Amino acid sequence: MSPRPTPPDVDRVAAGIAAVAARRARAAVKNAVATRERTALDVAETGWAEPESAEASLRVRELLGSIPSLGPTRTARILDELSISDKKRVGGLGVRQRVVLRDYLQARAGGRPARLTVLAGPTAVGKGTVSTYIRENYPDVSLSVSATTRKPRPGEVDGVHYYFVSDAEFDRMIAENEMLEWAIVHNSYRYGTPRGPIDAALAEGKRVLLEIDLQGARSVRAVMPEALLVFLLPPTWAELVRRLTGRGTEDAAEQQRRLETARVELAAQDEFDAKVVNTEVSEAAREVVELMAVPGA
Ligand SMILES: Nc1ncnc2c1ncn2[C@@H]1O[C@H](COP(=O)(O)OP(=O)(O)OP(=O)(O)O)[C@@H](O)[C@H]1O
Ligand SMILES: Nc1nc2c(ncn2[C@@H]2O[C@H](COP(=O)(O)O)[C@@H](O)[C@H]2O)c(=O)[nH]1
Repeated sequence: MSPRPTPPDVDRVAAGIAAVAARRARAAVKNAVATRERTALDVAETGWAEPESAEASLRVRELLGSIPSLGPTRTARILDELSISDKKRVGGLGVRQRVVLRDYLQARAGGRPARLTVLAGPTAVGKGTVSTYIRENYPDVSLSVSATTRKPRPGEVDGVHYYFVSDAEFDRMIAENEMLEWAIVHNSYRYGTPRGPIDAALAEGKRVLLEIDLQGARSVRAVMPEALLVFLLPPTWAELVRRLTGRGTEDAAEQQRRLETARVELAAQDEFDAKVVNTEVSEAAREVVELMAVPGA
């Protein structure tokens, strides 16, 4: 049996494994160039420059067991909470397991866990539908309510689906630094994420979900690199078109514009940490919430 690392080593190993886990969760969905950039970024962020191979062969049980104050019983309970098998090696973790392990280790190390999750994806893939399902069925997840300059659709409620604001009010929110991010979406209206409610929810330890477009996701990554970026995919392109036309909320010209944007957005899916296919709403929602989970933190 290998000797237990001394406490300073444990911190380093934990930080390193967190970095490796985060990097692998992202690397699983990245192209080669982006992976190299992200890897370099992780090394820069954490100071961890060792190759992954040594840690990859470590059992997760051994990693957790090497942390002072985590005896075998607590280690077993944590593995159970994280839904990671007793025999699992770090290198054999799935995407969701890597994310929850990263969050757990970051939380223990006193870092900020990835409580902020961005859900993005092409028009009509079902982001709003999945987010609504999460709001109604997972009350412990806080949904950010965006501000927009577009007019409400039938059934949309101010303060629930969006804050419907004038151009002047949107200008004011930008000028007073009230937006975490904002963008002109589909070349038409402005949409933005009010910063205050998110800061408040995160300060209370809540998990926060942002349903925003690709530009917004990139902006959030720039200012909050610890955020988890999830890309929602349609089962097929034909189904995406069917959902957009079936929703019937845009005229033919606007549908065409949105489908052009959708092709660009789909091409960017590999920038995201995880992908979820929205075939069935409840299942897609469950997958998103599982990716957000921060057990024990
Ligand atoms: N899993 C699903 N199966 C079948 N239909 C779905 C599914 N998810 C969403 N839809 C339908 O697809 C349409 C588009 O969904 P929704 O408005 O939630 O998309 P969106 O991604 O928020 O779009 P946008 O970005 O344009 O606002 C709606 O009519 C919705 O009922
Ligand atoms: N960058 C941001 N994009 C946002 C935000 N809120 C919503 N959105 C995106 O806008 C489009 C269009 O939405 P719709 O309700 O008019 O169909 C969609 O892709 C949303 O994800 C935001 O705060 N920032």
